[in-house]
Amino acid sequence: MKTFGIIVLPGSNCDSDCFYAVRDYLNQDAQYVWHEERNLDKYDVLMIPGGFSYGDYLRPGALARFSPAVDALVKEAEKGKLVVGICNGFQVLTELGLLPGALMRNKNLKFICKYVDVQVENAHTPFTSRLKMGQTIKLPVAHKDGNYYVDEDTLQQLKKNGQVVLRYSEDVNGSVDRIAAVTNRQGNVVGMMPHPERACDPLLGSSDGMYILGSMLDHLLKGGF
Ligand SMILES: NC(=O)CC[C@H](N)C(=O)O
Repeated sequence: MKTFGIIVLPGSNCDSDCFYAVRDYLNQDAQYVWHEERNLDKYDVLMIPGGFSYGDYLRPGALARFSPAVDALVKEAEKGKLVVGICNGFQVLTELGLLPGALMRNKNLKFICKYVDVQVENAHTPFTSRLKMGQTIKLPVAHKDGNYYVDEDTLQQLKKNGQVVLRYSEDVNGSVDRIAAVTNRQGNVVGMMPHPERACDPLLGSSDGMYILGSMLDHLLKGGF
């Protein structure tokens, strides 16, 4: 049994989705981690869920860095622990500098909430090992600031290092190179705008999110990298 710590920031709203996906569909131990928590040692994986942490004030994700739990998460990430940031979690990870780039306002300046097709650009990561290169999966998005930006040099580095994990099949929000998910250079931290935790049951329109959660579990069960 692996323990997934789900960071609850003021304004998180996908923490319960993560909790139920991990507990009821992945059959693992899911635990909420209050944002004042300072020791995250006991968790095998840390998740930063979607939402509007700190009201999206300043910039989405920007204020989360002042929370003790996020501070502790950075230390765990640096030790090589798996960290996944979904939507607002992705925004937090870029604001922290754990992931390159930034998430800007969607190209159409609107909140976008729909299912999208994404293609697997790297199947050799702890988050995508149950998928095949080039495979298309269906996941929901729900954001107003999902327009991923990196400069040209960084984009070339990301591609060369296999850090681009998922790409939208069609342009959704204006993201550079249609990027939907990236990892850090070490490969233990991922940020993604689509929500795998909201796609764990065919009744909800897709269960493709289980590929992502299941890949993480496989990685933990085989003992890491
Ligand atoms: N679902 C979410 O996490 C929303 C993310 C973010 N606050 C946005 O609207 O861009």
